[in-house]
Amino acid sequence: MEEKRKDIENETDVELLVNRFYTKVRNDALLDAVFAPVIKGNWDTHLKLMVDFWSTLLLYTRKYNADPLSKHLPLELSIAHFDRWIHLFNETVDESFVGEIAENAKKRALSIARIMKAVKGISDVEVDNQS
Ligand code: HEM
Repeated sequence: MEEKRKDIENETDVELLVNRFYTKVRNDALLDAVFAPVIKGNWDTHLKLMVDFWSTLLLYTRKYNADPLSKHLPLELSIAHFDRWIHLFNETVDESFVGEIAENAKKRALSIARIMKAVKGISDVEVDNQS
C-alpha cells in the first residue's frame, strides 16, 4: 500500500488515523486485554469519541470536553502498556501522515501519556531512553 503522505488536515484524516491506530490496538494482545473488558464490543462509540478527542486537540473543533485522565485511573496499566500504546500510535501517524500537525499529534500523545503515568505513579525512565 503505497500512499503519498500528507499532513493531518481535516476530520476525515483524523478518522483515518484513529481507525488505523485502534485496528492495531485491537490486534495487540497486551493492549486488547485492557480495552476489551471496558469497551465490550462498543468500538464504534469509542472510535467516535476518539475522533472528537483528536480533532479537538489537533484541529480545535471543540467536540471533546471530557476528562481523559479520570477514565484511566481505574485501569491497571504498566509502563509496558504505555510504551506499546505510544509505539503503535507513532507508527500509525508515521505510516499515514507527514507534517507539522502529524508531529504535534505524536508530541501531544507522549505528553498526555507522561501525565497519565505521573498521576498513576508509573516511572517514566524507560520511555525517556527510547525514541
Ligand atoms: C497505556 C495506554 C492506554 C491504554 C491501555 C488506554 C486505555 C483506554 C481505555 C480502556 C479507555 C476506555 C475507558 C472507559 O470508557 O471507561 C480509554 C479511554 C480514553 N483514552 Fe486511553 N488508554 C491509554 C493511553 C491513552 C493516551 C496516551 C491518551 C491520550 C493521548 C488516551 C486517551 C483516551 C481518551 C480521550 C479516552 C476517552 C475518555 C472518555 O470517555 O472521555 N489514552 N483509554
